[in-house]
Amino acid sequence: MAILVHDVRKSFHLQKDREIIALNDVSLGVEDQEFVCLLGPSGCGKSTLLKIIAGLEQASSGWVEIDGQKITAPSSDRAIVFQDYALFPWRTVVENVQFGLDLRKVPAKEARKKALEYLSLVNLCNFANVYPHQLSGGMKQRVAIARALVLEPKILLLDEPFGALDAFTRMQLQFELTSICKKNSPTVIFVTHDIDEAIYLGDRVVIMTPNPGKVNAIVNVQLPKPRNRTDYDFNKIRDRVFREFSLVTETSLEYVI
Ligand SMILES: Nc1ncnc2c1ncn2[C@@H]1O[C@H](COP(=O)(O)OP(=O)(O)OP(=O)(O)O)[C@@H](O)[C@H]1O
Repeated sequence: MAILVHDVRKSFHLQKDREIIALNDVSLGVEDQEFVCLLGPSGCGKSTLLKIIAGLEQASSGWVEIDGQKITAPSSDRAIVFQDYALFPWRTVVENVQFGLDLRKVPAKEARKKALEYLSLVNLCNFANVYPHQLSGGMKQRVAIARALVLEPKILLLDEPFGALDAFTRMQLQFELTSICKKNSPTVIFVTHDIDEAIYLGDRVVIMTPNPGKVNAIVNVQLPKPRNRTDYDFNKIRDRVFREFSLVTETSLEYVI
């Protein structure tokens, strides 16, 4: 599904006279089945933009449309995954994944079968009957992703889903997400403040800057997936992104001993 963000502005009133402009006239087009990363430092409005696309927040002005329809509320076409997993502790892993299907009144046997199918996609079928507290952070995030994917959403919205994980688990899940998206082909918007993660995952990286939150640049990443972080071309794109943030890369530092 194609997404169009049209001149979206979002302000929050903090106190009587204090207003924060979280997003200032943001426009963005996302193609059907495209994987777009929103990259930027804390406070540049990434989560706010994602919530507006999800229909969880309303823009102060401007609008978002999906396949030509303006968004006014959440929909099961759009699944969202947050950093904190938000699993139900009293439900087993498979019951967590099944949750949205239960709400849709899918017959229990069919819902369980489908939930197990998606658990196997995230390599967790051996943990179907345990409870979330018995899982590691990476495993919990896999459950959260399976719970979103089982609904077969056309659009997958991810808000720093790997932010709380260690570097190794994070890289493993980035690899798994790439292969899942290859199979299921949803349109994905992925929020991160990790430059490598954005370049590894995204077809395009949307660079946002704060005060007020806006789109500063868009970088195309036309490298085959799964990507190799040590590739020359990967590093060239990393350099480009670093420059967009006015950061100095390690290769351009000079050392004097
Ligand atoms: N509900 C709210 N009420 C008031 N201000 C808010 C609210 N939500 C967001 N903001 C403000 O809007 C700005 C953008 O916040 P947002 O969470 O979208 O940024 P972000 O880029 O996702 O940051 P982070 O990477 O830290 O999550 C911030 O200044 C934040 O304080």
